[in-house]
Amino acid sequence: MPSLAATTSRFLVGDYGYLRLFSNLQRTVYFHGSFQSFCRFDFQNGPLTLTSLGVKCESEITSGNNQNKLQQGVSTVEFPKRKVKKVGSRGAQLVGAKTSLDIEAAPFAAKAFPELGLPHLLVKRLKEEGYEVPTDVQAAAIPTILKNNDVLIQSYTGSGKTLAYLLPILSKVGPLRNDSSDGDEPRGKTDIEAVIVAPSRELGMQIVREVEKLLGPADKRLVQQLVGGANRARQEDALKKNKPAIVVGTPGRIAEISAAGKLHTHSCRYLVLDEVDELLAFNFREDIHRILEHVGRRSGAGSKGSNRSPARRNERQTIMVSATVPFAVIRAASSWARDPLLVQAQSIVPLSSVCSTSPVKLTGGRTSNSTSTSDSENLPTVQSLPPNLQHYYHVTRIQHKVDALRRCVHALDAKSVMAFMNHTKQLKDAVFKLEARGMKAAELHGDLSKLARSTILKKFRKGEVRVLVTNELSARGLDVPECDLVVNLELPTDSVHYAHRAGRTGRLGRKGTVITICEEPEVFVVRKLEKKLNIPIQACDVTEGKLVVIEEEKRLKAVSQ
Ligand SMILES: Nc1ncnc2c1ncn2[C@@H]1O[C@H](COP(=O)(O)OP(=O)(O)OP(=O)(O)O)[C@@H](O)[C@H]1O
Repeated sequence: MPSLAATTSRFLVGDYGYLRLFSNLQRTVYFHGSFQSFCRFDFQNGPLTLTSLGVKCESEITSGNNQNKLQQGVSTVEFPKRKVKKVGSRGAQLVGAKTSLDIEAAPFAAKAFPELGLPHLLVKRLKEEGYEVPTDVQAAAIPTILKNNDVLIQSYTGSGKTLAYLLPILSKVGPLRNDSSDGDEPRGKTDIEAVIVAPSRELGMQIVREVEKLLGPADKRLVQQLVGGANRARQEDALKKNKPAIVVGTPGRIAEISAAGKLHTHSCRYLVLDEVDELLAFNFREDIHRILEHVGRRSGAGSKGSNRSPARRNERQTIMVSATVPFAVIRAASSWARDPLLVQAQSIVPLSSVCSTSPVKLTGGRTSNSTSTSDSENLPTVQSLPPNLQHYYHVTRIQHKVDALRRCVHALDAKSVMAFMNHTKQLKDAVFKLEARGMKAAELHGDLSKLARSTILKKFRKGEVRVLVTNELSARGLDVPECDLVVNLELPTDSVHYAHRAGRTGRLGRKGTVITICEEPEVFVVRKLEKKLNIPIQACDVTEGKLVVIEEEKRLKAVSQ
């Protein structure tokens, strides 16, 4: 357990500002210059989704003389009946009662997939796989990417960002593409057409599975995983034999195979940086630099002495994605991509219009109606967390934390739990204690082999493991829709880490609960998280097997006695 001082300073250092993109209640937002968008939102009644708002929304991008219209028209949105799904009794119930849950806050857009310009075959495949309606962010991102724009996609965790970039790529690459895209420039047989980079093996493999699912068994060799920890020679052989059009991998392995001359990406059309803010981390810097320099950079493109950076003198389309967008990302994205657009569920603006020097804020599900900071007038607030999460904290002594976790799991009747810790040793101890008390638990962290990691994750997905005790490795991008409870057994280092951890539950409109189990001296950190994320985090206790909310005053009184 780190000292409180250490925890606090990391919290303060790590917690730089975040982009403020939505703020006031009932505000009409106008953007001028080369871009114009106007949407009217009533934020009072819940999440920022067209469906939940039932509002009329118009949005268009104009370039100079009103050409290049991206989206246009007025649609009155109603929540379609078929989108209200039962997800069983897995959600958090404060009273511990088992009732089925509706996906009542599902962020589904007004448009249907065929309206977004996707090819017929791809729409058919989507339907076969059960994807009927695009989510809000998909409805915004797909046409924008299809128009060849470089983009930075920001939308809260579990809102469907993966398909938001995969679908436009599959519209142009592989057997489901538009016939018209055959007219594009011919590419070499061994050329890769899309490179997708993810910060972890698990996320890389998850993306591969998503692509394989859409391509179908006959064509799944068109996507190749290049993740670290797996046999590199085998990956290189597969590249040679299968000639995939899409590769998905971790930065180190992609850069390594590229440096060895076994990955031909010079005429690649798409470069996707998933969890882009994580990819900015120091340990990825060299590999990401190499990838940016090589992917989509045709030999001969960009003359010597050109004042454009290497990453910008190519023809590739750069797509960057994350739920959290610190200004470091805005600055990086502006230099890596060509005139990138910031795409969110209800707005598309040039990234250059976002001021990168103002302090920025990050929020959770509830939209603030405060305009107290000076920058909030111009920059609305980013929503990084799904609106349908309940956040609690529970105070206990360090030696009772695991027991508190077990009691919370029982009180909520949670079926699929991710418990986050920061240190491997403590993590192993926690698993040992849980197992000793008869709760099916497993550990997942970077010290395990790739095989062990994927086996454990598979078991967790199948429901064979009830509590997965893990660290930041699992905080990014992992999609286990059944996960109904996230527990912070140790505090996250800052609000960004809290957001990604918490985002493992409440996926795509499902309900979810997040409980931070902490010691009394750590409560002030919880208060800071609450403020930074603009979410209520209520104190709770487990009484007679039920989770009950306790008033702060009563809690403090009990502590002082
Ligand atoms: N249009 C859709 N209809 C139904 N389900 C969808 C749709 N789009 C995505 N999903 C499902 O929603 C879940 C969440 O999607 P995804 O993992 O892409 O979210 P995300 O926004 O990338 O989350 P994170 O920020 O945590 O990475 C997945 O299970 C995915 O299959």
